[in-house]
Amino acid sequence: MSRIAETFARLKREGRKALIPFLTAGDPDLDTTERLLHLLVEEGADVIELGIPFSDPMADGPTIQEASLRALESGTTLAGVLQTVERVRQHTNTPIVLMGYYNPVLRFGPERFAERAAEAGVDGLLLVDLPPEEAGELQPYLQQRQIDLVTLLAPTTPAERRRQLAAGAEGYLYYVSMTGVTGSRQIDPTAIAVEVEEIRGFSRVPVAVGFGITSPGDAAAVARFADGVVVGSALVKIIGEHGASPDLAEKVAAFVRALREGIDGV
Ligand SMILES: O=P(O)(O)OC[C@@H](O)[C@@H](O)c1c[nH]c2ccccc12
Repeated sequence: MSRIAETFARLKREGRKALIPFLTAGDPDLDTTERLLHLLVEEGADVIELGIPFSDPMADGPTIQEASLRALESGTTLAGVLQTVERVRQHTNTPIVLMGYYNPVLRFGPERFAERAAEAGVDGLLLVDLPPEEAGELQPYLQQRQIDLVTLLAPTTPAERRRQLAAGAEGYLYYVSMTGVTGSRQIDPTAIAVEVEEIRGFSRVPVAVGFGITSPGDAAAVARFADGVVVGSALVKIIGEHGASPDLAEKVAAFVRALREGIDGV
């Protein structure tokens, strides 16, 4: 069983939901990311989504765009991100899903990427701009190495297509709570619940929800019906505000702990 499947299976036995924080690798630099990854694990992250910085992150709002910029400015490369994962993997079994856009992976070389990602201990990959139909030059290499390719479903994804995507899903399905970019408007948990319950009805894999979840209260509301809760921009914002300051770790820890308590209180 993969680390992702194992994690969700354990949570299910415990009657708990997954906390899935997102942060951009290299924001503000990779040493900080390495420290923060350890911190996320200590504070109870179940899966970590780690963003590969990219110059044209079209699905991202200003908060994550700026994080990407900071990371690129500090010289972050995909090779460097993989090295960071490899180091963190010496100390933890928490699944790490790399998240980003296809271009950096394509430039790295799909086969070489899959090889290095597996060596480093990457568990999953989520590429925003790579529809499953176009994943043919990458997916076989990932499958050989048991790296899950996570699929996104959006409110605008037609019913038929949702079933089709769910049938081929690996790791978990990521339901995008709203159209638009990351870090946007307030979520409407009641509306999202209807969609997620339907998807869970036909999905072979757990369903996580992300986009617009910014507080422990939001996280708790979503944890009532989803298998996992993704929080990105709200965390990245804290890193943006305190990135260079000595209280960064404390601020991040307090926020993640509050999310954990929110989710576990459900
Ligand atoms: O930032 P938000 O609104 O909390 O949403 C999660 C999100 O950041 C993370 O999963 C993510 C970052 N970049 C993305 C691009 C597409 C889909 C998802 C993402």
